[in-house]
Amino acid sequence: MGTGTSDRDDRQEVAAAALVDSGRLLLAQRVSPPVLAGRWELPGGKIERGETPAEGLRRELREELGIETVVGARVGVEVPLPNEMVLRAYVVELKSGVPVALEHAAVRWVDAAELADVDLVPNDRAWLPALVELLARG
Ligand SMILES: Nc1nc2c([nH]c(=O)n2[C@H]2C[C@H](O)[C@@H](COP(=O)(O)OP(=O)(O)OP(=O)(O)O)O2)c(=O)[nH]1
Repeated sequence: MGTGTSDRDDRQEVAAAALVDSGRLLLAQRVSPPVLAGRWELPGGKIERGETPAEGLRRELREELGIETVVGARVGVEVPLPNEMVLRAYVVELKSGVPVALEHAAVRWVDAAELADVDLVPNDRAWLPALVELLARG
């Protein structure tokens, strides 16, 4: 019986890419902030006003990695972040290009076994079961 306003989700979204190619998942190594530097994440970033999550994520992947992509379905749980932000992951397909670390320290492709040993940023650990399942699907 609410007014409807409480149903709206006004949180700023950080969208991250679960990009799988040839049975491997793409990870990118953060350079900042100091507490996250050196740790690995799914590439992506903040969606800007006026962008859909898919548009924003495609833009981030072009800027960060120099690749063109197709953004698909949500994968894994959504993770609340500080400052009224929310982190969501999407299945992403590589359309063209080879990922290059333009804004990260490095990029790497991992299989399920390697993923288990990677020093992921803490928030992304919530996605491990979903990512392992995605890799198992190919
Ligand atoms: N891109 C990305 N950010 C993540 C992940 N996990 C996680 O906790 N974050 C956090 C770190 C940051 O607090 C926030 C957004 O990070 P970001 O630095 O990628 O955002 P951005 O590219 O838009 O950069 P900026 O505007 O802050 O410079 O989300 C992840 O897997 N990918």
